[in-house]
Amino acid sequence: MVAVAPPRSGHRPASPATLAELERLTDRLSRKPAAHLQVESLSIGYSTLRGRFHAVEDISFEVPAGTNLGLVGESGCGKSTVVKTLMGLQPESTEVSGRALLDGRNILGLDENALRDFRWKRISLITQSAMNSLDPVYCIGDQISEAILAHEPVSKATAWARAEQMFALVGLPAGRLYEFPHMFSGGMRQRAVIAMALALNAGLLLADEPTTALDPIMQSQIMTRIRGIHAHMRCSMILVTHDIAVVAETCENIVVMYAGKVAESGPTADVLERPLHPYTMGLKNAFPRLPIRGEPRQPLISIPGVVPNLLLPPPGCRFASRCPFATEVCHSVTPPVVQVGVQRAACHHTDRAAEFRLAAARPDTWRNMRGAA
Ligand SMILES: Nc1ncnc2c1ncn2[C@@H]1O[C@H](COP(=O)(O)OP(=O)(O)OP(=O)(O)O)[C@@H](O)[C@H]1O
Repeated sequence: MVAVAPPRSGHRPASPATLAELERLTDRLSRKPAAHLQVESLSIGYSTLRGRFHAVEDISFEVPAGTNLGLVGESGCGKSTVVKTLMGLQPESTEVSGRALLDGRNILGLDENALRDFRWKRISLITQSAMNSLDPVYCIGDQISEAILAHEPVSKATAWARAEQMFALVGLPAGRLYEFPHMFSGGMRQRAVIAMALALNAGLLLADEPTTALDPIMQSQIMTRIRGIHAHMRCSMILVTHDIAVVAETCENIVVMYAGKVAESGPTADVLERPLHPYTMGLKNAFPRLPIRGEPRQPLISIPGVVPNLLLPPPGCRFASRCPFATEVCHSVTPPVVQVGVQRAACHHTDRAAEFRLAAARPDTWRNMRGAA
């Protein structure tokens, strides 16, 4: 890393030349268009000592330019695997097939040089743990400035001034750019990582559980800030989360993943209002809703069982062993992806979704399953 060597104490006001260059940089970056992503038949396998681990299999989805997509599902369903693959951060032994077209260019399988060219500039990442994205031995201002200098022909002073601008956007005082990651609280570190991810106004922001490590108040503050910034910068975003309530507030479209496959996808409002896949129905039940005055409190219903071992994925529908509505065909035949209106679901029984939705809202439906499991 090239240290920018800022003054180590106090905050030095930028010179008129720096301010003029900053204005040109800001203008250039703000004219960058949002990115359009098309993921087609993406499969990702990890080679392990016990064989190929089928972490993601044949998934397709699209993020139209300027929209947000929520990627949800239980732990281990492959959400982070998708994000890391899009960012080119997988170990070399990872087997990847399919295409991910970023503005029409396939970004899978690019070499390090090509990756360096578009990472941070066209696609950037906010990870679950801010500590993993920050280098402990450089001050935060150096790290943000260096990312800017790697892609934009500006002076170090201007890169630093842009970092200050980003800090202001995420609600951090400019003076703290001189500090090291360990001097920040968890919430502040997460804001710093968001500032870094936004510094080059990348067309596509990948936010992988950006608030998981934080307390509920900080989670809500950071999500509000991400939403505000997103509206301001008009980029596209993939938001990975367990929390479908956050997706409902933030994302136009949703992809529900289960055991490495897409169970259901479509506009968030439609999918959450009228889910077609029993897994989406189960996920909805497992999330708390604030009680509405005069209405009985909704019980939380968990889905019995666990995600299957993807070293040897089961035949048929991967959710069948946990699905209260599964029939024989579900255990033996891979379900086709069925389009119903604006939604798509991989289920043999989408024609019975209305009946399933009523049954899925009753705790007994899942409790009886637990007995059977
Ligand atoms: N490098 C690796 N080698 C082998 N298996 C891996 C590797 N990385 C991830 N996995 C496995 O792939 C599966 C999917 O993991 P992934 O982190 O993508 O899931 P996730 O849905 O993002 O879960 P979480 O919400 O807990 O982050 C998991 O079972 C995980 O153990």
